[in-house]
Amino acid sequence: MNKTENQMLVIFGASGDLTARKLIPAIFALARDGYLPENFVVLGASRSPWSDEEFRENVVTESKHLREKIDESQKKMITGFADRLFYHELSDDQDSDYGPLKKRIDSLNSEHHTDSNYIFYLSTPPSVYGPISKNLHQQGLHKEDEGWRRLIVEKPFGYSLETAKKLNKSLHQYFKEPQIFRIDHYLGKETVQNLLVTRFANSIFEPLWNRNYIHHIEITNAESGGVEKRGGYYDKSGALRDMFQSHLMQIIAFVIMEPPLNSNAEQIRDEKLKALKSLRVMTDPKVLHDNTIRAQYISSVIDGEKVKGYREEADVDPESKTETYAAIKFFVDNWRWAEVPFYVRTAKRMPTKVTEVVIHFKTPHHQIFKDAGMSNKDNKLIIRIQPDEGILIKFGVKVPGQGFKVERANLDFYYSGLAENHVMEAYERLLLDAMQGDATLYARADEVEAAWAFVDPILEYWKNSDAKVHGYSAGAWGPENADSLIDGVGMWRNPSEQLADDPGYCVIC
Ligand SMILES: NC(=O)C1=CN([C@@H]2O[C@H](COP(=O)(O)OP(=O)(O)OC[C@H]3O[C@@H](n4cnc5c(N)ncnc54)[C@H](OP(=O)(O)O)[C@@H]3O)[C@@H](O)[C@H]2O)C=CC1
Ligand SMILES: O=C1O[C@H](COP(=O)(O)O)[C@@H](O)[C@H](O)[C@H]1O
Repeated sequence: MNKTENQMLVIFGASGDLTARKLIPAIFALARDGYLPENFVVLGASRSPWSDEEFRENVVTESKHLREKIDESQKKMITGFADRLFYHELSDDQDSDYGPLKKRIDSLNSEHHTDSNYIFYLSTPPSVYGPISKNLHQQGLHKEDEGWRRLIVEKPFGYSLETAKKLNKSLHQYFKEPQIFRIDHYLGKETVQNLLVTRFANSIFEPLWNRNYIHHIEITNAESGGVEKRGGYYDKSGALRDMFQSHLMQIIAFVIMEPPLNSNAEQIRDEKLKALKSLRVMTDPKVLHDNTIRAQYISSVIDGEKVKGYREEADVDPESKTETYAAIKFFVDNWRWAEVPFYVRTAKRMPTKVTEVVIHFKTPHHQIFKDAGMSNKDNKLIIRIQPDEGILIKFGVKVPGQGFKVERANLDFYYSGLAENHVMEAYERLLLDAMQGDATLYARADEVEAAWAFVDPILEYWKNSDAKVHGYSAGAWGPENADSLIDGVGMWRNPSEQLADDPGYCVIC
C-alpha cells in the first residue's frame, strides 16, 4: 500500500451538497478503515457563517447522509472523527478573505502537525475555480517549499472545448499540471478500473480485442432518476455534457486504448489521450444527423405514480431543448478499430439504473453449426459497471442429446461473490489516491480537451440545426427511433435484467 503522509484537506464549498453527501462520508470511511495518516484535519471553507461546531453538526453528527452509510457500531467513531473537522468563513469570497484563510491554515498546520502538506478541493460552482486558485497562489499556497500542494477540481471541467482550454490555462497560471487532480468519479469505480485488468492481464481477451474479432461495441449508461433538484444546472448542461463528455469518454478511452508500457499514471494517461484523439470527429451535418439522437423524457406513469416530464421539472425552461437522452454512433480511426462501430447511449428516467459495456464478437468465418440454433450474435462479453458489478461471457454450448443443437450459455463473475468484497466507493478511492499523490485515475488537461474536441461539434450541430429533440416516456428505453441508430447491427441489449437472469444456460453461477 502507498504511504499516506500527514496532511490537511481544505474543502472550498464546504457548506454544499457534494461535501455533505459524498466527501465527508468518504473521508469517514477512510478513517474507519484505517487509511488516514496519524495527523490529518479537514478545513471546510465557504461563505455560510458557520462555526467549527456547526460544520461538524451539519456534515457529521447530525448528517443524514453520513448516518445512512454507517451501522450502530460505527456511530461511536463519529465524535472522534468530527473533532478533526474545522471551518473557516469566507466573508464574500473576496481576495481579502485569503490572508485570514492562510493564517488559519498555518495555525492548524502547527497545532496538528500536518507537515505543510495541503490538498485544496474545489467543490464550488466552476465559475470560482479560477479566482480561488489565483488567491491560493497569491498567498503562496501553491509553493512546495516545505510540504506538497495539490488541487482537486470537480466537474464540470468547462462547458465546451474553448472554456475547458481557458480553465486549463487559468489553473496552469497558478498550479503546475502534476499538482492538478481533475476528478471524474467514474474512474474511481472498481469495475471501470477492472476494464484495464480484464483487457491487459488476460491473454484470453487481449488477442481478440480488435477489429478482427469484434463486430461492434455498445455502451449503456442509464439512470432511473430524473434531474431531481439540479434542474437549473442540468438545463444548461444536458446529457452529452453532463455524462458523455466526462464519464463515458473515460470509459471509452479504457475500452479502446492501446496497452500502456506499464501501469504508471503518465503511461496510462498518454495512451488514453492517444485513444481519445483517434475518435473520428463528426462535422458534416448529414453525418451528425445520421449518427446522433437526442431526446427528452416526457411525463408518464411509473408504478402507478405520475412522473413529471423534463420540461415540467423545477428550474427547467418549459421550452427547453436540452437533451436528457443522447445516443451516438461513432468510429475510431486507428489500426485496431478500423470500421468497428461504437454505439453509446446515456439518459435519465430510464427503466433502471445500469451502466455496462457490451463487446459483441464476430461470428466464426466458417460456420458449421449455423443451422443448429446458434445465431450470429451469440458471443458477447458484458462488463457490468453498476449495479451487480461483474462480468458475463456468452457463448454457445451443445444441448445434451442427439445431433448438434446449440444453445447460449453464460459464464459469470460477480464482485459480490468474492470473499474480500468490500468495494470502495468512488470518492473514497479517488480521495485516497490524491492523498497519496497518485494521479492515475484523474484526468489530465490534454485528455479533457481531447474529449471536448469530439463532443463540441455534436453540441454545435444540436444547437444550430433543427435536429429534432425526440420525446420518450419517463421509464422507457428512450425514443422510438433509438433503434434506428443501431439497426445495422441488431438491437440495443436490454440491460434491465440482472446479469445472471440473462437468457442462457448458467454454466458457472
Ligand atoms: N452534488 C453532486 O452530486 C455533484 C456535484 N459536482 C460538482 O461539485 C461542485 C459543488 O457541487 P454542489 O455541492 O452540488 O453545489 P452546491 O450548490 O450545493 O454547493 C456549492 C458550494 O460552493 C459554495 N460557494 C458558492 N459560491 C461560492 C463562491 N463564490 N465562493 C466560494 N464558495 C462558494 C457554497 O457555499 P456558500 O454559499 O456558503 O459559499 C456551497 O458550499 C460543483 O462544481 C458541481 O458541479 C459534481 C458531481 C456531482
Ligand atoms: O456526474 C454525474 O453523475 C451522476 C451519476 O453518477 P452515478 O455514480 O450515480 O452513476 C449523474 O446523476 C449526474 O447527473 C452527473 O452530474
